Amino acid sequence: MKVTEAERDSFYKVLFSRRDVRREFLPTPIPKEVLDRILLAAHHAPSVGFMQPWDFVVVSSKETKQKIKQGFQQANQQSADMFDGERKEKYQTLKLEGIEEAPIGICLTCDRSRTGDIVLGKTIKPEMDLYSAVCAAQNLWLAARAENIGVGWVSILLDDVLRENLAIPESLDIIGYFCLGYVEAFQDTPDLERHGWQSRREVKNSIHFEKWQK
Ligand SMILES: Cc1cc2c(cc1C)N(C[C@H](O)[C@H](O)[C@H](O)COP(=O)(O)O)c1[nH]c(=O)[nH]c(=O)c1N2
Repeated sequence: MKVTEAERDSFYKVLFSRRDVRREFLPTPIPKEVLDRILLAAHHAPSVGFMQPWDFVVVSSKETKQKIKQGFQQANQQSADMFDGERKEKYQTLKLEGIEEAPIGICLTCDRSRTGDIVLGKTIKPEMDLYSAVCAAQNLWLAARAENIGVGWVSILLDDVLRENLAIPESLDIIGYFCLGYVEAFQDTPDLERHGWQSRREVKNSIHFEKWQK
């Protein structure tokens, strides 16, 4: 099956217009069939040895979101204190989550023991299962964008907060917490760039041929 030019362009449109969303969430519910499509897309990510080590814990209760938000607030204060001076002041102005505004939260986990101890492709680099779960995160993010749904990854959270509130067993690693919802608009530029925190590097600075070029 070949991808047509129009389909290619649609794919790149989705890819380049994907944003990390924190502030623009609308309360509009996400229909079940839409969420199902997004999770199916995530589930079709590549994985080492075809382990498919991920699970998705879907959060919709207001009370649970409130508790996770409290966890974020504590972690965010602790994080702000790690920066100094102007950087700290700037940090404190950034909105870094939309936990309560987003109709759906998803906690992505990784079962590192799924399919046994010795896994094809993970024999030399054991962390490959974690990377596989992150591939599912990216699929989820892009599929959501194709559905006009914004996603925000919130990593300023202690694992224990998610474990406690979502009953996630110690046997699973926590990869991330994602906020999902329809949005008023997708910004052209990442939030961190718009707010003067960090800009996009030139792609040419990241492409090297055979030997590292300074
Ligand atoms: C692993 C990981 C973890 C986080 C993020 C991303 C990733 C990949 N990002 C989003 C991040 O800031 C964002 O992707 C970049 O700023 C680039 O912007 P766009 O995603 O292109 O909009 C993110 N954003 C945020 O507001 N709070 C957070 O805790 C995190 N955590």
